[in-house]
Amino acid sequence: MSDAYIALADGRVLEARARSPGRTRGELVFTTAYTGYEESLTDPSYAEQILTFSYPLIGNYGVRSERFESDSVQPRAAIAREFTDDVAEWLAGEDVPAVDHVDTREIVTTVREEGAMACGIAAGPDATPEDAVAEMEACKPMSDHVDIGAQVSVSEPTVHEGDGVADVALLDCGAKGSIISSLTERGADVHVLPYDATPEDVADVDPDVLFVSNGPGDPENFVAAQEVVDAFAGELPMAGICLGQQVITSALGGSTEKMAFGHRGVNQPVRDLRSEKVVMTTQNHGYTVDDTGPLEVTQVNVNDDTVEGLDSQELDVITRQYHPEANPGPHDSLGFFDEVLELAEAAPPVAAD
Ligand SMILES: NC(=O)CC[C@H](N)C(=O)O
Repeated sequence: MSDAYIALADGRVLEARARSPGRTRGELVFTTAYTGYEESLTDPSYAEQILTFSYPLIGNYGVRSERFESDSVQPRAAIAREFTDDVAEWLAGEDVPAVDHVDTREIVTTVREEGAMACGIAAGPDATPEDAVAEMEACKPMSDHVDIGAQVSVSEPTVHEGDGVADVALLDCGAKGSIISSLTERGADVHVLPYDATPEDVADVDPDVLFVSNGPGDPENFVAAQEVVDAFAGELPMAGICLGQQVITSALGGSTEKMAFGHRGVNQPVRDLRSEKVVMTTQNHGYTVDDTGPLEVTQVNVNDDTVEGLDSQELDVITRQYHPEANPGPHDSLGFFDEVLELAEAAPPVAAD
């Protein structure tokens, strides 16, 4: 007998097995990553989403907090063909519903055909299909989560010290821990600022470079971060990853759009237009840049030609749509962080307006 139900926006209700009880709702997405479940489940970019793993066995090398990207589980719920007890217990301890023993191939093909969609989950001894449907019906579109940054950002500025090589002001829109450590390992002092920091807050740090992090939801909702970018455009070198690329582009006059089902996985091929080299990348995004404004496209996705890298020599901007810090995934693109610090070094000192 089933003790868990997954309700999809297209009217289907799938039966499953409860591994961590609860009722919840979120945007249904999938990742094709075959390792890195601890990193994915703690990536703040997954806030307000229900994460389906297309790889059938999740948890076969345990759960270790050293691999976490933040201090809590971030998706609203997780779905797999089979979770190990380690993962199920971890998610139950965090009060995040998890279900398995479901045909995840059906979920993935549905999302590929119909797009990321509202989903409701009811799991546990008293769960009913009606509970799951009620959750799904109460699920808001991602763009309606207007203050999603507040769920994932630091509330007070914090400093992560490197070796004083450069001062990076990092707008924390839901930053993965390994973005910060990739900068400190290269000697940068990272001043982490809340997602709604003002241009004055950034000026107080007197940074060599402004860095906009990854984060969940619709980039157009990160209005304060866009205002900071606008205030320092052309005055301070800037870099961004994923949501950071989207926020910087929008602030400079470009725009973003929602993709049908996005890119989530660890083997997305990206071609660098200048070197013609292809690298394998980690990705987790549902929006993409559709108008690059004043920025030049430097890298594209080999599968669908979407924008993966942008720069502007005039404005000292460099951005990536994918995750150069990996975790999970290949380390092919870690050199991005060296480029960011070179940008900081080369820039003349400037004061804010
Ligand atoms: N990883 C991210 O920063 C994701 C950015 C944005 N929330 C998107 O889905 O496109």
